[in-house]
Amino acid sequence: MSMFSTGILVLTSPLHTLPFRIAPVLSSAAQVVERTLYVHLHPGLNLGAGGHVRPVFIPPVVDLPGLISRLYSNAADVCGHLDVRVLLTNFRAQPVMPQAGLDAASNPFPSPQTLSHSPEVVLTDFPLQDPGQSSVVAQCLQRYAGHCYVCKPDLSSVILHPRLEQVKDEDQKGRDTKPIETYGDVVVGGTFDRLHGAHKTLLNICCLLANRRFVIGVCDQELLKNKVLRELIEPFALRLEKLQEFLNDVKPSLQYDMVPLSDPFGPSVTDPQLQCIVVSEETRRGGEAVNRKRVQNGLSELVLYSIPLIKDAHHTDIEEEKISSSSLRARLLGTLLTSPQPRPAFSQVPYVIGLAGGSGSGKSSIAQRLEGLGAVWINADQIGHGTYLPGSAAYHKILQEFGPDILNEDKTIDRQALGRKVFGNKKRLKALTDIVWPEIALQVKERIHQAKQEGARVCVIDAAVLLEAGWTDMVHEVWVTIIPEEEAVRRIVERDHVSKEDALRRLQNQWSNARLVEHANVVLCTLWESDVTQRQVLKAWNLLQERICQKKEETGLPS
Ligand SMILES: CC(=O)SCCNC(=O)CCNC(=O)[C@H](O)C(C)(C)COP(=O)(O)OP(=O)(O)OC[C@H]1O[C@@H](n2cnc3c(N)ncnc32)[C@H](O)[C@@H]1OP(=O)(O)O
Repeated sequence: MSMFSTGILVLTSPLHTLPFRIAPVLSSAAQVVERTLYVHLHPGLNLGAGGHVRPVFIPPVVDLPGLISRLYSNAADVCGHLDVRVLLTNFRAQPVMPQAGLDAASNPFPSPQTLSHSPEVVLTDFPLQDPGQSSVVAQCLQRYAGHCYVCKPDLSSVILHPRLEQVKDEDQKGRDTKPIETYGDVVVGGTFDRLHGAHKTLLNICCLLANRRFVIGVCDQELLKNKVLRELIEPFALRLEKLQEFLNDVKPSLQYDMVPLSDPFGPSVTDPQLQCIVVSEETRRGGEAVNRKRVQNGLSELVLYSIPLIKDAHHTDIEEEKISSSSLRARLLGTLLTSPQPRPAFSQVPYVIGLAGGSGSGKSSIAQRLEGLGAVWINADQIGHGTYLPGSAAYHKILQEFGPDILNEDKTIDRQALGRKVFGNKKRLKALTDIVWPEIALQVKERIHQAKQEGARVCVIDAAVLLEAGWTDMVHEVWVTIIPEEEAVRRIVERDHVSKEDALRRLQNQWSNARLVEHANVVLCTLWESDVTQRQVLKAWNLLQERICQKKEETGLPS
């Protein structure tokens, strides 16, 4: 079957049956669509009668948020690679004002809505009565989709035949078909990093509850400080752009106000027009705190609308049970975040990884594990130490530059004493690295050459300040290890028996984690148990082997 990048799934099953059917329907849709799957709900739509079928407004009922949540959680389970978006333009709670005009009163799509990705295929769960009906249904479906949304010319149609369970009467018990209470202005807050099913559920429900305006507080700066792997959080502008795109698709009629949040409250405690705040089970107490502040500020309390957390069926032992952005960030570790610069003039064998990372970030433990998997480990720190041996060229230059008080009694250089002179003093550190870096670089290149002679396929240059030294032209890819500063300080103090202040001074001479990540092709983190690090390294190594093989196929080199 052909694959399409973007599709729109028109669900015609009655709403109460969907929770039991949505998983097989989504997994059949995922056989046809590979990137974005829009979901349009029109329960009871009869596509088998021929002629024109029109969209109508559907009143949102109390059951609907649960259904939306189920839909996104099933999507995460059965088609996690798809960007699923539930569209709500045809849901409306309030009666329409007579002055809005007859068409607007009864037709949710007076003109077709433009989506951020135009559908190339329309799919449906409509049950065919007999196979002969399929061309009538397909035509009707295409016309219906084209009436509602701007689709690609030559829109294809697919009638899905998932294996569906029969819905028994007792499955319908507890259904709540009362209309949902809606509000003029609704507010929500969050980081919204790498929009996932739980974010989308929250945003969809807010869109359902809001009639006029939806205020979204987006965490920035201070509020991100304590987040796990915060260096991998998408930039603020990108998070905003993705939110805007999603919301414009879901319900373009709403006014969206996106506000950077630098404290946990933002406009929720000052905006008099707000009526409702949407929270999760986890953030309910935050919602209650908002209301206390509003009362102090002389404002009315907000209705707290709480949604359940969505479970992540694929969570690992170090991840949270709920779908969370931190788990998604953890899954990025070891993967290729940005493609390396092509280096056509640079020999492909051995493939050279530059492994950089702040002091105490576990770089050497990663390099050692890579060595265990078959890489040649080139330890630049160790090579650097070798350049200090009495009689070497660097030894004399260092003595001239720093004077005899950095010598031990046996005339060898006391590296700790030298370290005290240079860490914390940028000028002095530069004087040292101007002497030793060219010497270390030369020896690293010799080791790579030697590894090549010995038939090595991968070399890892373990060099703390590889990026600061501008050694990227010596490597095919840059991998970096990151660790929160507090943990780095703790490790340095314990390992090198230096004071906390000295450890901090050392770190201040190095690039921040965020800056390292900006220049990294692959990021690794040794914050957790040793087997977690090993799994990360294995993942990075296996993906690297795939890239190397792919490059060989492209260039026609023997593997
Ligand atoms: C481009 C490269 O990365 S080459 C490898 C790094 N070496 C250099 O840059 C040479 C200059 N540095 C040195 O010669 C030594 O670090 C000295 C003499 C200053 C101190 O020596 P020692 O006390 O034995 O410490 P050691 O060499 O183990 O370095 C301690 C930490 O300082 C950090 N460090 C080393 N050099 C630098 C530097 N130029 N700038 C900032 N931090 C540095 C390292 O991250 C290392 O921590 P890590 O092992 O957890 O990564």
